[in-house]
Amino acid sequence: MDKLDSSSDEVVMKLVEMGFEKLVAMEAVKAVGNSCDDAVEYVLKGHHKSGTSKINKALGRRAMPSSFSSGPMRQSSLLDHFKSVDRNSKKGHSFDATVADSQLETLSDPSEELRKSSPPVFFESSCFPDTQLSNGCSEASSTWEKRVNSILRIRFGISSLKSFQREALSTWFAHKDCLVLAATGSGKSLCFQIPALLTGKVVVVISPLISLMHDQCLKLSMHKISACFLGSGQLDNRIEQKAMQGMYQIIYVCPETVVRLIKPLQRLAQTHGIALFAIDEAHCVSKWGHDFRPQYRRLSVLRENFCASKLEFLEYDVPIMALTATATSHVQEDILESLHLSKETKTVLTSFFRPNLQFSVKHSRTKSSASYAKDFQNLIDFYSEKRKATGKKLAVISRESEEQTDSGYHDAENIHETDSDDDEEDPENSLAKPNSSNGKEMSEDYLEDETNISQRVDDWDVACGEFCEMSVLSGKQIPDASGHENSLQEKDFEGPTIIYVPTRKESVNIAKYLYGVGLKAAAYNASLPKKHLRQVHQEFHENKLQVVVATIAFGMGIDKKNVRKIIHYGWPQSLEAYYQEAGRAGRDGELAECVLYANLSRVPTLLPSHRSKEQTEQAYKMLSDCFRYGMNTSQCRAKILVEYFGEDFSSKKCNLCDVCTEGPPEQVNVREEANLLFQVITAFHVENSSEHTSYEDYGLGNSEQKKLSHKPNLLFFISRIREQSQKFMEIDRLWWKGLARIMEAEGYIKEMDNKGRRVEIAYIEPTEKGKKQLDFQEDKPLYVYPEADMLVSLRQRRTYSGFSDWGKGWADPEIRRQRLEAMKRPRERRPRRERSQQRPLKLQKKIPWRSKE
Ligand SMILES: Nc1ncnc2c1ncn2[C@@H]1O[C@H](COP(=O)(O)OP(=O)(O)OP(=O)(O)O)[C@@H](O)[C@H]1O
Ligand SMILES: [Mg+2]
Repeated sequence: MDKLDSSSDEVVMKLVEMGFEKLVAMEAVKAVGNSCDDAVEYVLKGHHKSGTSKINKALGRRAMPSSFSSGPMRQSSLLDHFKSVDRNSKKGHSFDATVADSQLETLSDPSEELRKSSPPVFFESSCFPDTQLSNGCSEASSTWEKRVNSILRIRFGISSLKSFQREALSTWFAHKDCLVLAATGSGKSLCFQIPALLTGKVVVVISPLISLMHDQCLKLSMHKISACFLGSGQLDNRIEQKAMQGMYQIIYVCPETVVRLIKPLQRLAQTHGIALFAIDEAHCVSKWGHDFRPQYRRLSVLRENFCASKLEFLEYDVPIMALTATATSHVQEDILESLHLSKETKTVLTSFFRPNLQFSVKHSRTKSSASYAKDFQNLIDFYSEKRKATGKKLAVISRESEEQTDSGYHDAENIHETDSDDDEEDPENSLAKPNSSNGKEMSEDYLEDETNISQRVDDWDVACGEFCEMSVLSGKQIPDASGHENSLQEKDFEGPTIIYVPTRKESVNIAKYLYGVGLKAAAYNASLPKKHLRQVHQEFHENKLQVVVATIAFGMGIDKKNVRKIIHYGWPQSLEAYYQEAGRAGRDGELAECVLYANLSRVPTLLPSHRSKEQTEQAYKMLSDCFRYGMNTSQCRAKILVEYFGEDFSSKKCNLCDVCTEGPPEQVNVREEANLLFQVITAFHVENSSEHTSYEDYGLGNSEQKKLSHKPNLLFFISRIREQSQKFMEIDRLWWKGLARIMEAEGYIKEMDNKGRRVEIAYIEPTEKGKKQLDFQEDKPLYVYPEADMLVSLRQRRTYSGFSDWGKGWADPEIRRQRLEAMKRPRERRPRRERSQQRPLKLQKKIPWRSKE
């Protein structure tokens, strides 16, 4: 590529700062000169205003007639354009040519051109009665399908519509609102892109991420479709003006901006027509979803302001199409209600099932390089083999991220210090603890911003930029950082892996680890420099990276076909988020793996965020469902996932996941243990039904302590069982926890008001069902599949003399005094030691009043 002069360099840099890929920016500057605005327009529209003919010629495009009308115009039926199209085709013009040409129109001066331009071909009366199309069985519908298919072939290189796309489009044709629920990677975007191409009217797409809009615009421009994005991420004010004059076929806009633009959009509907409002990632509307954005709730203004009863020039309401891949039934209802969609809204539901995704769950402490070495060995071996064939590694971690990495490593060692399983046996923890946790014990600095639900949408600017797949570059030799040619071709490179981690710190730690062992790995989280993030995106798409270690910032909108493996390293916060991120894999339809590594012996914790009480309860429920997915050992994982979204998978299974392929574990009879646990719980509740019973009766507290804790939790019951029966001394608490969960799922016990950050069953009460079935000495076997934590406990069998002694120790007045003293003291964070002073891990496990296990 020719070298650009210094002012050109500045423009290129500015474009790169705005998020454009450097090669594209350089090409634009070369084509249009040093005007930043022109360059942006060149990239987004695919051509430049002053040099249209030259550029079009260079790009092999035709000169196009104007399709923009001047005066106000009645928005007629969405089908109206077909009449003219039909007429055109009878005259020998193909529909595609007519519409395609009109849509590639570029105007030098919008106002002038608007005055001059002739009426567009699509504002004529319909040749297809609506009823025919609504019925979806007419000759007309097959005609429009043929046209759509031809557009698909020419514009997108796709042979035909999928049935859900056809259904969504028929609903749009019938002027009805529509909720599209379809799996990740199924092709929802086409449902709202096609209406713009069919009618020539504008489609307005509401999207949560500026960078996602940006990416879709770039992709559309590659398909020669003009599009723009509006929002605070858009630095050029003129784009908004032009968009409101109908100069782009598709307008991507964030919810705040669309609310602000209601009036101009009404004018646009009058002058040019708006074919559709599409609300992408519509689960963001719902408080019950995993990614709630308050601004999305304000989108009900669309239905209110773009209906025929309000705007007299409209014959029909402008249809609204809401689309998502991750909405439970509850969320679906909330979307319909919150958006005030019409009563006749059609829900287009396809299976959420992704038959090529192979799900599995593995136990791992997911901390420290020892875990990394064990867990990533296969990955390292796999890519190392590939590397032998493909040459050098890249310097993919920028200087800035290196600096962060160093401190990250330092902190990683402190995780060891507190990351002992013994934490959960802490006596303070085994007694009921009020929901005192506000999350401050986790370093919020290292948490991804995206977990903060109160964040404004525009803060997401660089959080999830997805650059277009560089089709122009694929297959070319791409020089690496050292200037050598890097020859990672498709044949050598089966596809990259994305590792999702809960915190930024871990993204850097793991990336550095993998890079250190020779993989082409990079970290991606919102705090890293924009330049680094863009580089990661670009190299990921160019198949120059083997592994991206990312937070949720690299989730929504990543549409790269050959991602072969998604690893979640640590508990995700919900199954929605998990499925959304897993959905980045196998978008080419080929087999891809989705592995969740989680510490099955520790319950997951809600990451700190600003939540209302209601939201905390919801977040707790979602995390709890995720935990149960991980604990499951007997049901097909794909079935759990799709049924979570309300789909009936009945007797089906995926035959790919670890449960389907390895089979469930052997069932065990837990009758005796279940009876015993139930009886201990019931006994406590009966005794405690009197207001006067206090913890002191159990030797467990005084009035001070009662303030701290109101009721004993599961660990207390376990210690009671151990005290009472030698026989059960050997059983690990993990096993009991698993059993309690099974009993709760069966309805024998129920969880009380524990809505802390740990999603464990802590406070329990017996149920009527339990009383009927467990509260007596019943011999009938009670067979269950042991859950994952129960199996882990069997693998790491320990003796529990320690717990027993601890339980009994309460009888000794001196021991009791010391323990209560210790409990009264606020738990202070231990000052961080210098690395050199840190004690070996083993010693730190010791808890003063507990004998070493
Ligand atoms: N009818 C079709 N036939 C073949 N491929 C298609 C079809 N429709 C869309 N695709 C392709 O499917 C891929 C994924 O499309 P898209 O990004 O729209 O998915 P999505 O449903 O929006 O996924 P997500 O929920 O992850 O955002 C694209 O690369 C697109 O080209
Ligand atoms: Mg999408």
